[in-house]
Amino acid sequence: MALESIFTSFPTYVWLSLLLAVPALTLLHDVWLWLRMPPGPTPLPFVGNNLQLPKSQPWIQFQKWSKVYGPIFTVWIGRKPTVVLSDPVIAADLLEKRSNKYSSRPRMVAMGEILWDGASVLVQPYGKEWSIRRRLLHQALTPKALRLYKPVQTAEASRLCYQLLQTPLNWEKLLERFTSSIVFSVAYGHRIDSLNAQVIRQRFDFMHYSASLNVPGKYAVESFPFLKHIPDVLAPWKAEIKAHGRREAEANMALVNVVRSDLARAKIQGVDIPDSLCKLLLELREKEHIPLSDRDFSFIPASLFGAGSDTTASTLCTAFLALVTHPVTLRAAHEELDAVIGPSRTPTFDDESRLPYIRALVKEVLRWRPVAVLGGTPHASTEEDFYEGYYIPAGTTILGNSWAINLNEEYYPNPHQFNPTRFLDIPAEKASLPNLHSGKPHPARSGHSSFGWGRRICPGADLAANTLFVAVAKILWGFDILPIKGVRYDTFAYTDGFNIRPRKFECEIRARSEAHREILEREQRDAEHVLEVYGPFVE
Ligand code: HEM
Repeated sequence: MALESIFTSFPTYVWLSLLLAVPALTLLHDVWLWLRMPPGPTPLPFVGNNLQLPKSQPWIQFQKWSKVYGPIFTVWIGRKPTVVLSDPVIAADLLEKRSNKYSSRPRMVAMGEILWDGASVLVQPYGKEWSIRRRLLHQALTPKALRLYKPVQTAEASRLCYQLLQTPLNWEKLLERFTSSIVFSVAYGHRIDSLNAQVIRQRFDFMHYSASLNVPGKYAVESFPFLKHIPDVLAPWKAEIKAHGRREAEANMALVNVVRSDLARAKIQGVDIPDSLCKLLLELREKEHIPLSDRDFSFIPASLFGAGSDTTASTLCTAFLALVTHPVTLRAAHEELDAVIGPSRTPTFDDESRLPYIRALVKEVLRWRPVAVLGGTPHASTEEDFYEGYYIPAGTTILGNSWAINLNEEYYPNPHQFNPTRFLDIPAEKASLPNLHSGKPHPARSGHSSFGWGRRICPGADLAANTLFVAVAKILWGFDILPIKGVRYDTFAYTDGFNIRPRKFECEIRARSEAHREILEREQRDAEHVLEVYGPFVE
């Protein structure tokens, strides 16, 4: 039967009813889901809560909604439900205890599939491909491997202190160089002496480009994934994303090749090269089959920069803001450092167990203003589930709102007060005891949720914690970090985006005494010897 006669064989009212039936059934389906899922702000048909979502800092609005609808609520992004968690116990119940159901990522077509072609561990769906990459990362970040990175972290922290003596006003850039250099030394065994190094400029370009793809509504392919199959000639937007992806992959492979030639040269000359994650993985690849192409392999060490450099630098910026606005904590830190370390050297990792206040201060920085403010990258469920009587369908996006979780007054009374003593007297094995301020016990050993949850928890958490410890301990040993008279500090003035950082502010950073300055200068000279072996990536 010709198509035309199919159309004409039914009266118009049949076609009209069909035309109305599709949206009506879709709506019925959504309402049925809405009634069974955790409550939340009332969504509009097809539009969801889009009109109620703020353009910036959504975590603040999410926190307000948690007070109205409870610690687990649903917001609808168009027709897609997102469950937002604001309580650490609920986050642990779902994302950790039921991690077999909640360890995937929502589909990110432009970024994860077109740009990176599934190579990045960060946005990969839960499954075999993800676990191959994750296992490799773990092998290069075991406690034993982390010990290998401590000398360069210590030396870089000494260099940071020296640079703070020279150009204290430039502190934010110095922190960025510091964390970039650690991440590159750990990833590839090469340090960064300047943020102008081409390799760094390139990494920032890659980061900004990938972030620009992740803007809701920018690409229709996110709502209609079949569009990714349109041939490149008919889809210039897609060709452009792929070209960026090729450039990034080439740059990643070039970095692995640097380490390959370092290894080859070392073999010929019979010398050692610095231990790095890339070196460990290349050596592993010699011994066992790793089912990844060169391209996919090269994304593993490369993931360290995107995930680990800016996050750690921003956390240090928050530490400075906290110290400037809570001077009592600076005094307490100085007291501990003076008593335990004394005046003739700076602290090292060997002192960590004897510096409980500094350790607590680092945890409190991570809690107080969590850099990955919406829990980093969202989780997604792969099976349907019921929690406290609510239905959560497979494919739901789950957001752990770290802002609301870390500032939940039931767990952290007076949550905006920066107070490291919350984390004192909680030995690791007894972390479930109520904290000093009688908040409810937090389910995580660390006492906060800033590194995420379950199978997707940040694999670089211990590496980052080590960097933060050694930097904070050395800086506080040597410096006063003080507010500038007349300046009003706003502890809520933070940037927008997935990772947050305090908006630019000034503070006074000065050596505590001439004697402290001399020690810092002396230790910088020692650090240079350690850093020598980590050849720099030149500008
Ligand atoms: C203060 C510093 C850091 C913070 C606050 C942080 C936080 C986070 C968070 C919240 C997540 C998402 C966890 C989840 O989905 O439940 C994450 C994932 C990740 N982080 Fe970190 N991170 C930091 C530093 C690092 C470092 C130094 C590395 C380098 C090894 C790193 C590598 C990663 C990777 C590869 C993922 C993706 C894991 C996956 O999807 O399986 N991060 N991070």
